[in-house]
Amino acid sequence: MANLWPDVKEQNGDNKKDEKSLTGNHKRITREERSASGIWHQHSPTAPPLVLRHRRTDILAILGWKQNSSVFPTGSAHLGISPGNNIGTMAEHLSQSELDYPFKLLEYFNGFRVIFSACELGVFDLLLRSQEPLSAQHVARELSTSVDGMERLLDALVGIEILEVETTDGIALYSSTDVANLYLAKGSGKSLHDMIIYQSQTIYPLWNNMVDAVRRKLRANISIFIISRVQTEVCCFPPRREGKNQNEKTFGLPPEDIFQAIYRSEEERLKFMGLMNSSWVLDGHDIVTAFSLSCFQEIVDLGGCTGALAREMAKAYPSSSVTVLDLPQIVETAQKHFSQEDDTVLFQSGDFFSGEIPPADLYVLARILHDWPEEKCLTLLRKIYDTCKPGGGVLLVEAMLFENRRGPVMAQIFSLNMLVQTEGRERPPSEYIRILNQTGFRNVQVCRTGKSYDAILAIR
Ligand SMILES: C[S@@+](CC[C@H](N)C(=O)[O-])C[C@H]1O[C@@H](n2cnc3c(N)ncnc32)[C@H](O)[C@@H]1O
Repeated sequence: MANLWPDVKEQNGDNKKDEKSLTGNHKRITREERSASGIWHQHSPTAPPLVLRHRRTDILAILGWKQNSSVFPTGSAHLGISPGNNIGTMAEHLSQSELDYPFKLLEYFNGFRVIFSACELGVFDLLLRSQEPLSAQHVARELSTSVDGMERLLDALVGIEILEVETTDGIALYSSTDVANLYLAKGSGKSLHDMIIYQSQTIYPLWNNMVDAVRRKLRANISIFIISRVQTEVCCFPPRREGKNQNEKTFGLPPEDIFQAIYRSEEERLKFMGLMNSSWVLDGHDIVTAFSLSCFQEIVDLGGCTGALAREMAKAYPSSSVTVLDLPQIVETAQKHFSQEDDTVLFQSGDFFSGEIPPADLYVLARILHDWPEEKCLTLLRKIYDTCKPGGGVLLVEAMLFENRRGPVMAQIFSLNMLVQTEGRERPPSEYIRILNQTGFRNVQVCRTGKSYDAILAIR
């Protein structure tokens, strides 16, 4: 149990997860080993300037790809190159697997899209329903696709080890792996299907404009008007914020109202809510049990969306009352499409910025602060502090970055999602602790769950 930040109790230890993410297949190299072997970190003041760093297992981790040690053997992850080296000398330092790296990258470039396309077409659902392996022709007929296209897609899925194939009498018959049945088919309790659809249809179009989101919009700030041959006027506008969401360029929607863009149609609203709902299938129990919350009688999940996390909360703490507060159209859709028979969770419509928030012992903010810039986070936390009963608290649930900036890669990628879609960002625990302290909360405790999302509990 490592102390991550002064005056913070860390339950699971940041270092443990950091170590796991850092090392992957690689051996972790100590500072002493590094200096003895001439291998250096990029930010070391005495390091040679050019450093090659490989984080291959992280790419695989995003995809949930099987790690294949013959393709990614253990070995040196950091290679120090002296300033005078040219590319030829650099290559001499590389192992065969490192020289093969570009070819592996070429596979990853489109590997995700292979899975996304198969999900969208319903390939995994069909193979799960079918009791026997199917030919490409059969799959194409059932899913109304071309045989040739389907055959190529199925073969690529075999290549990335998501499907299996057997050839009998010259006919290739395809079947699902357990991984595909569990995580990629729609019906499974652990299905990532809704996440994949959202990723494919909404996040990827936004990511197409990632370069613009990252780029500083300098060109837009300066306009030159040629008034006459002798007179040219240069107008400078105030510099625009560096990087911004891409809702306008991608969907033609104003960047200021992020949820108007996210909920731009009934179909999009349902897709987003499906995405939110499915995350807690994987992480929900770990989050609600990260701290013992049984002392909090009235729990309000602000921006609780479909109520998926609130339901986990109600299951873990049956003597507490759990209420979800969200925007009116979301509450309506949640009750229509996501309610469950034995639901004990209550729903309340409201706006946590412009309206009142109900009194409670514990407020949950799950994936809320990452949508907003710091000023808005402070506004919301101050409002919660003022309404919260003394001894009550706030539970933040976010994908938290490591303080040393080296991961987790999932949180780093989520932060880019926030860049293209929202006004917010992912943050390390120290930033959440600072804003919690700034708004008056004390006894801040951080729990790294080791899953996608982590928790911070703070008491008023
Ligand atoms: C990123 S989602 C997180 C949903 C949920 N907490 C979870 O983790 O699954 C943000 C949620 O905040 C809600 N929201 C956004 N602005 C809001 C506002 N002003 N008042 C209430 N809810 C709001 C959205 O409708 C959405 O459900």
